[in-house]
Amino acid sequence: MTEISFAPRGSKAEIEEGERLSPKFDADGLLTAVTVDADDGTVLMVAHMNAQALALTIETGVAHYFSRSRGRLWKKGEESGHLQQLVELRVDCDQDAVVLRVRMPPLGPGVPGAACHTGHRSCFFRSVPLGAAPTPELTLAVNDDGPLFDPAKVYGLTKKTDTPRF
Ligand SMILES: N=c1c2ncn([C@@H]3O[C@H](COP(=O)(O)OP(=O)(O)OP(=O)(O)O)[C@@H](O)[C@H]3O)c2ncn1[C@@H]1O[C@H](COP(=O)(O)O)[C@@H](O)[C@H]1O
Ligand SMILES: [Mg+2]
Ligand SMILES: [Zn+2]
Repeated sequence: MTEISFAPRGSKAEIEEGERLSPKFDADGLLTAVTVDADDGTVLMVAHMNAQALALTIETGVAHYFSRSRGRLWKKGEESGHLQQLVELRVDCDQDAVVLRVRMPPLGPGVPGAACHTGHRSCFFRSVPLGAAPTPELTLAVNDDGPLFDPAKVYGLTKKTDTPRF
């Protein structure tokens, strides 16, 4: 890949309302990436990108992230085949976060693609009950129909599995 270069961070007005991409990476060289389904807006996952991941995502139109735990570039789907094709890439006002609007290949007839390594379509498959102060006994509610694939089959048997639906 050619050398990565973005526009320099200019004035507040230029960054917030101008036409230049001047991403702001944090002290670890990362920005926040929110990935949503391009068709229905479902929030699929939140991850991080370094300059290389952002540049590769822009250049190839396929989502790349930076894995903090593995300390390396991560092309989503590199192991599972669950790639994310970009439909649109948006940057927020101060350019320290991006939204990826993506399409994922369906896992089967009538089965959408899944973005989460647990097998769920979205990482955000549990909701927190509102209206009472949280306690250690607070119980999360599952808000989808269960995993769409078996992580043990896709990622190998050492990974966490859930109750599969297949
Ligand atoms: N596939 C995923 C994956 N898909 C979605 N996510 C979500 O992406 C976010 C990753 O951000 P984090 O900052 O928590 O984690 P990280 O430390 O940067 O990344 P990991 O090293 O944990 O992968 C979390 O919210 C995850 O739930 C995934 N996080 C990790 N993986 C791992 O990535 C590897 C390759 O998987 P594929 O990309 O599907 O081939 C496998 O080992 C997977 O277990
Ligand atoms: Mg992690
Ligand atoms: Zn997840």
